[in-house]
Amino acid sequence: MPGAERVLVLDLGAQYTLLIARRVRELGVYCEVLPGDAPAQTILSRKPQAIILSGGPSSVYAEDAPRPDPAVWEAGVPVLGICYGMQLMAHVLGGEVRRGERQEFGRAELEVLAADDGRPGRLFEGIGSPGARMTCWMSHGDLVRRPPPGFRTVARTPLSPVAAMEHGSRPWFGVQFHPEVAHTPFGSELLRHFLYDLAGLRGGWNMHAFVERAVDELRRQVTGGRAVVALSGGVDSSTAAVLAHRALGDRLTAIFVDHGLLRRGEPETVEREIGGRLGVPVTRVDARQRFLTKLAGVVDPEEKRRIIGREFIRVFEESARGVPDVRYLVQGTLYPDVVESGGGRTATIKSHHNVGGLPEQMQLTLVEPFRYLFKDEVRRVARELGLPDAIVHRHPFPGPGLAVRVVGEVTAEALETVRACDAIVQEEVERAGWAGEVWQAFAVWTGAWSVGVKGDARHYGPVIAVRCVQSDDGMTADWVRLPYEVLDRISHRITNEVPTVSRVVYDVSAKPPATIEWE
Ligand SMILES: Nc1ncnc2c1ncn2[C@@H]1O[C@H](COP(=O)(O)OP(=O)(O)OP(=O)(O)O)[C@@H](O)[C@H]1O
Ligand SMILES: O=c1[nH]c(=O)c2[nH+]cn([C@@H]3O[C@H](COP(=O)(O)O)[C@@H](O)[C@H]3O)c2[nH]1
Ligand SMILES: NC(=O)CC[C@H](N)C(=O)O
Ligand SMILES: [Mg+2]
Repeated sequence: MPGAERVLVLDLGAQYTLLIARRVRELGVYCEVLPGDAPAQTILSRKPQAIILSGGPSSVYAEDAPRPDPAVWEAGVPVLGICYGMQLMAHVLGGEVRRGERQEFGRAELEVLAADDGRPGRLFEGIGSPGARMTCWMSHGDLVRRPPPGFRTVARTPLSPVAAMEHGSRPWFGVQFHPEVAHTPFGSELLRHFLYDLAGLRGGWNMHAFVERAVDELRRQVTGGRAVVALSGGVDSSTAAVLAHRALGDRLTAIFVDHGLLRRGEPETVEREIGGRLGVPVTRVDARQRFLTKLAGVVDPEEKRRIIGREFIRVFEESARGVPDVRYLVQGTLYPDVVESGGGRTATIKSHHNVGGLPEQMQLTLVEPFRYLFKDEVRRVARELGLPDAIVHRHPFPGPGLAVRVVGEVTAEALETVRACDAIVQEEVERAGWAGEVWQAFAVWTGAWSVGVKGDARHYGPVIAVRCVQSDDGMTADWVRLPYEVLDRISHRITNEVPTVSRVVYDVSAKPPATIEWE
């Protein structure tokens, strides 16, 4: 099958892991990112044809430095270490890594070196002859002083005596610079050379190949019994539903949970417009009372997320009992949900309800076909599967819904208010023609109260924030410079149509340091 190959990127905490994965996929090879401390069994079960070790902030000689499972070396596949990845390769295979006298950031001139026999190293074959000088991009403070036994140095820069190294006979390569960034002009070429010439891959992967392979994997995973797909109407779960339907046919039922934390009109839209267009039977479960009771009195954001994650699963389990022999739960989980929930070594930013918020004991086996993808890639899968534009371009809406847009306790008053304000934000952003430019636009119950004057009387009421952000994958975001007239209309309508609100503010924070949602 074309594109049946798979490359793994082990994430050792780099800022650019995402970019490495993306470059590999752009080069026509399917690629998955795994946490740097993934156990041997996980690494080997993915059957990779090559492994890339990412960069990272640690120093290899530090006590808590991330160190991938030795399976990496024993898997018998080509390995490319980038920056920290190369330093790690040097360190664990018997070379020497030290703090450099000077750090090397940004542009550097790389000189390709001749090996003992005067020929260029395999890594630079076809890219640069010995003596060639090329621009590369660096970001490190440590350096490899001495490559491990059996390795030779194949490039250097003025500050890095070992800027690239390779084993004399085994397919192990390391580069101190970053081939994945656009500032290394020959970087893509080097990655192509690694994948195609050194690792012998054949490529041919694209979204079409992804779909074929995902359908195949779903059929293998869901062996006996039936599956339910958790459908929110968002692009991830709608796409997961169509994909799973293609794989499992009538062994699949979709469950849409109305937890009382949805936007105005959403239950109806999902059931009628989205459910109807996916070709999958949708069961709507009314769990409003249940979620709101469980959330009463809870103010801690992580506690709220855990309660929601647990209730979601319990509702799926209970609804599944109505369908004979359900054993699997398909979810539209993406890689960023996993990363932010503290997958691997990254810090827990927030526990996404579908990952970090899951209960420990679950009766259904999770199936997550997009666990290694980013949102823009899922949108391409959606297009490949022929989903309508209205779904492909839908703004993301978090599973915990308005609960994470109400700071503090989720009360009926706060929910009703934020829902009414949200509807105004949606309408005005849409009407002004900005919806297509925007990743998400919404209102937040800030929990702050302020004094106003309405109808000549003092008015003490809640402060509502409006947030509107642009992003490609939700990992970073910037606030949208909406025209003042649009902001003015939103503010005017909110303070007039939602009488309790005393004040409207616009959130001008980027991510990082803020996150998109307030909780
Ligand atoms: N109300 C809901 N009912 C059923 N499943 C849900 C609901 N909300 C979220 N989920 C499940 O949780 C997963 C993660 O939610 P998330 O919001 O990240 O994805 P999405 O809703 O499918 O897409 P989007 O990110 O565009 O909103 C969904 O893919 C879906 O499987
Ligand atoms: O399904 C979800 N379950 C969650 O628990 C969750 N938390 C945040 N989000 C969405 O993820 C993106 C990044 O959000 P943050 O910048 O707030 O972390 C944004 O698009 C958020 O809307 C969630 N989606
Ligand atoms: N970007 C990196 O991978 C840096 C590696 C290591 N932390 C150093 O400073 O050298
Ligand atoms: Mg959603």
